[in-house]
Amino acid sequence: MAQQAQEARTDCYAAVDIGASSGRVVVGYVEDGLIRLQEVHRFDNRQVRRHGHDCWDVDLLHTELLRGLACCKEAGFAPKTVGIDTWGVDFVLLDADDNLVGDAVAYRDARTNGMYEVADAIMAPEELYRRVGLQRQPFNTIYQLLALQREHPEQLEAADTFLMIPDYLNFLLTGQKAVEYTNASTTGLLNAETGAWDETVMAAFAIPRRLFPNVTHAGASLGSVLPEVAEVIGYEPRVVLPATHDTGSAYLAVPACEPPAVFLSSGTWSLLGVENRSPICSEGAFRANFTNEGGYHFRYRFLKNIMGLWMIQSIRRELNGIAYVVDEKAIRKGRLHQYMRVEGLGHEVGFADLIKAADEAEAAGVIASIVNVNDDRFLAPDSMIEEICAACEEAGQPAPETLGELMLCVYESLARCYRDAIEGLTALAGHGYASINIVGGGCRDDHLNRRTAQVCGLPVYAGPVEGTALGNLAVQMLADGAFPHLKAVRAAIAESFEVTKVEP
Ligand SMILES: C[C@H](O)[C@H](O)[C@@H](O)C(=O)CO
Repeated sequence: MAQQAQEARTDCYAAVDIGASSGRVVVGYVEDGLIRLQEVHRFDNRQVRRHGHDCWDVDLLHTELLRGLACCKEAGFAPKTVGIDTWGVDFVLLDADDNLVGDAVAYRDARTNGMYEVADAIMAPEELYRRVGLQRQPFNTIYQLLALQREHPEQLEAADTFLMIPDYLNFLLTGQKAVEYTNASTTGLLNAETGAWDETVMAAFAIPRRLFPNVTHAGASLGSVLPEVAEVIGYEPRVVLPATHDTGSAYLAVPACEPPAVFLSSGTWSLLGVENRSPICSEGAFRANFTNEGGYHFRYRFLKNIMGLWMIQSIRRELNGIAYVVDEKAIRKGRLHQYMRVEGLGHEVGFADLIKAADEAEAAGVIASIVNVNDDRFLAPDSMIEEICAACEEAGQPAPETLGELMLCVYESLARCYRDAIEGLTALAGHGYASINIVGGGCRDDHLNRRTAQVCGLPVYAGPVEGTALGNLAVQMLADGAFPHLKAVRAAIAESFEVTKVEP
């Protein structure tokens, strides 16, 4: 082992970044003050149907995690630390013998339908917001737990520990159980002011406090991986907690050009907001449905979830005949082939084809129909294409007839939703913003970047693409003393990666 480690580069760190649609393992190191990245593993993340629910395949995530860490060694790296981040809100339960209790149900599953009414009868939504400061979203962990209480009370009985997805993967690597703050802040159970579990909320909703380890903050170490893990991956890193909520990591990598800046983490979701030093749990923030998610080092991400590229990912999957949930939903053939036929695509549809179709429709002077992208109907429809067309017709607008019209509808609707959210931020902050900084895979979408700048009337700064992995690595580097403080590592990120300016 010692001989192999010396050959491999050790002054480096590994970020494991797993989103709803894909995961990656990225090695990062510092060279002449600049940050260098190398992606060593990438995999698709998908849902599986189990016991009547859409679930995450956590065994697949575990396998891909170990595979990815082993790929570091194969690529010549033996990272000294590893950090894991994933999407928010979802969790697993472990029994006293650390076995999984039930499934890792996915946040788009329908089990939370009707839970608003149940919750509101227990605590007024204004009161809940005043305490936890979380936007009202059907998939918030608190509503998932209410659904579980009703469907499988025996599982909560049998459970001994609640862990969020990154916490569970950390447990598989180290045997340590810790719930990290930024992701805990997506549950709807964490007091926005104290940053601790809100015992009043837990008692009111009969959610057993005993299941929840005290919250641990990003930067903490969980110690070295287990010997059997070191055996498999070929080296023995320590596991350090980054902002384990991917959006929390992404916000750390925002270069914040031309402040005051609006941050936009663009991927399956568009998370648009700002970074604050204290929570805003006012009546106005509640009415505007902004959320106060925990950030690194006592920061707050005051943002809004916007349906994001999920709509475009879904259209692409449908055009390629791919179901999002394995073994279950057949694609309804409704208007689908109409778009394929018209455009004669006849090959695996890529995001570039969708952008091209929108550009051509725009150039042809097409007037886009507009839908409310944040309507829950778009969370998990059987067919995104059908749902968009139905929403247009219900609003008395022409339903898209061509792929170009369909894409223009999605892009224009997203850009307008961004504009409305920024107007909401401006009203609550009492001042305007000078720019929009977009990070994540979605910042490569030139059509959306341009329309966002034009519709919002603000310059867009696009990049870095690997925002979440970079934010994850930033905390590991800070924990290791590679940078003195966040300002320094953010400056290094801005220095090290391309950021493109798009004028309005
Ligand atoms: C439910 C979403 O996953 C969550 O709100 C969002 O912040 C996220 O985690 C995006 O990856």
